[in-house]
Amino acid sequence: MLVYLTAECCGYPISIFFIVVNEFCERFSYYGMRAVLVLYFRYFLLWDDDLATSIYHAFVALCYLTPILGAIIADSWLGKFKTIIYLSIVYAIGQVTMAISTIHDITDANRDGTPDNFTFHIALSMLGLILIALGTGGIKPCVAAFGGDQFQEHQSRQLNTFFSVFYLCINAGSLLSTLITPVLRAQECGIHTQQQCYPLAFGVPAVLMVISLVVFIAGSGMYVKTDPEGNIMWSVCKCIGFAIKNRFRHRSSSYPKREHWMDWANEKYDKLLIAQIKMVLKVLFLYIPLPMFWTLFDQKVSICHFSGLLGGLPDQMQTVNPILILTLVPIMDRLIFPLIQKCGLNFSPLKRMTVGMLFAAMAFVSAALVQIEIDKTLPNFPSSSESQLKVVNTYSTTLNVTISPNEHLLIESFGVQLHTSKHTYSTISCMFVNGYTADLNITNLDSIEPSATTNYTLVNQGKRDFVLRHGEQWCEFSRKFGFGASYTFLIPSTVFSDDCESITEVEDMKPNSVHMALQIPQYFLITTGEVMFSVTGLQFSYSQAPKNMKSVLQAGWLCTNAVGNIIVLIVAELGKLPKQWAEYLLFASLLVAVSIIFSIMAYFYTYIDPAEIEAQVRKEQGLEPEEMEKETLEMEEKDEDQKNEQGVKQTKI
Ligand SMILES: CC(C)C[C@H](NC(=O)[C@@H](N)CC(C)C)C(=O)O
Repeated sequence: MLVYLTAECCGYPISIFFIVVNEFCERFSYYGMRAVLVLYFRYFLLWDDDLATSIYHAFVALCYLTPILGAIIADSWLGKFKTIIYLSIVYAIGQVTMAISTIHDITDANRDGTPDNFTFHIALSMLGLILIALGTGGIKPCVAAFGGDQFQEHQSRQLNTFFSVFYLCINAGSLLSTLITPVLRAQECGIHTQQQCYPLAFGVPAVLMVISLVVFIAGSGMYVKTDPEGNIMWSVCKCIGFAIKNRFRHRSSSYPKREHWMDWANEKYDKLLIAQIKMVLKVLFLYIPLPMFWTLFDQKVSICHFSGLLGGLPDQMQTVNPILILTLVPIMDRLIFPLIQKCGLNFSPLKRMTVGMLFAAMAFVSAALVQIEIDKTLPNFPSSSESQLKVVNTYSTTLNVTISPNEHLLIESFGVQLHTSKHTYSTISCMFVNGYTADLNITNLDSIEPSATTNYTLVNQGKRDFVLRHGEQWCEFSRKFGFGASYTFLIPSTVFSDDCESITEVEDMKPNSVHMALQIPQYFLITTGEVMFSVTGLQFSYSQAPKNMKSVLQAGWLCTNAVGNIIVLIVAELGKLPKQWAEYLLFASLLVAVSIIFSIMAYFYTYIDPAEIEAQVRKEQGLEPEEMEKETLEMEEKDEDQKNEQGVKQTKI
């Protein structure tokens, strides 16, 4: 048996350092670019909101689909090392192209600060995005699997830690870039005219991608590299096709049953290949329910968006997830999991993933509870069979209003009555009602004619000052505004004589009384779920894959995320339940149901050691002792060459 003793530090192969730094830089590059992409579409290319978000989602979807391509190239053709290098070059070219497309001066011949040839900028940025999607998705399954390849069999504990550190690097990179690139965009730069600095916001991620590639190449001499054994994916497809055909050819009950349907390929295909396909299919089957987790996970940013707790600032919430990941991964790894082990409980990977799903479901239950609290603070909106009428009394005494046939309202002088009745007509409520006898000018608003109203105007939360003017006369007043509130100001004819004192404030909608801190449990729960589910899934996909299909199984794992995202888009298209909290509960219940199904599937799953199974099949095939000896000798020679080439120490035990 051959064991590589690569250069080590604290029990870890040194080559791992280059891989995790590479991942950090790559994720910085990817998330940094994504953080300013919609802004670039909206304010540089001047696209409308719909087009900008559609192209953004199409780009993200493409990034999720390309891992399959990268995995096939790596496992069937180039090997992981070369695939990472070539696709990283494509990726870096894409980022540079994208950064160049944001330089407005290139086509700004008339020097007015806006590009003259939008087609050029659009074409260049679309080319950049396609290259980026190809690169980022393509290398994704290869980098994690290549990192795993650096460990030897006795380093299983270190291998698990590696995947946790790998996940930390993903989130550290994304956190920093999500904070930094929007700040870079806010700077001003340009040759002829100073504009928002998109070239810097996209240029820095491009530089980080180049650094990521350089770091990866720098570690080249230290990596354990395995070459693909021929076009494995093609062999897999042919073998599966033959098994299905052969099974149908022998469907009569006179033929004895075989243990597994893949055994119908025994007549033509190598037993080892069949065993490897069985391992992969078993895991892929287990993955079928998993997209539901990602469906909930990918909606979590929307939770705060819909609830409006942060006044709709989902961008900032993007940083909460990586911050929590950076805190929770070490806590789980160093404290919670060892503690559970000490208690004598077997918290196997599939159990962890099930618990992770339950945590995500709890996050949605928590979101539903918060939503119910928010709903309590909202006014009663008219239903589809009702409309709302608002009557403002600017007359000097109380008025009796009758709405035919028999509905009555009593409105005090300078009072407002909001009235909901079936099948009446609706009026639009207002922000300022001018009861003064002449036109009025109010800060930041158009002038209002007598007895007229303004539209609702959005103002920032906190204390705001208003100045009212008519010719030489003026007065000012201040009011404090709460998030989500809505007010109407009634201006009487005496407004200037009493220095704005007589302005009446009517609260149409109460401010949010639900504290934004209530969102923290949701984020905490979903991120705890992510750590248990996603980090474990990454480790599991590597450990259960046969040696020659490690990238393919990583791509299969990433596919669960892609399908989850597609479900999010379908759900968004299909429409929503009338009550937001009911929708959250529906998703939570679906995930609980899915986790029950998954736990049953997991119960019947037997953990394997692919290397052991492969050795056993070889033995059964009669490769031992002579042929295995021969294979071992061939490997020894190959390793000796590698050792001479890369300075890798090799020992035979
Ligand atoms: C499919 C995931 C393993 C993708 C992973 N995302 C994360 O780690 C998130 N916590 C990052 C956050 C910024 C959404 C990735 O590789 O980016």
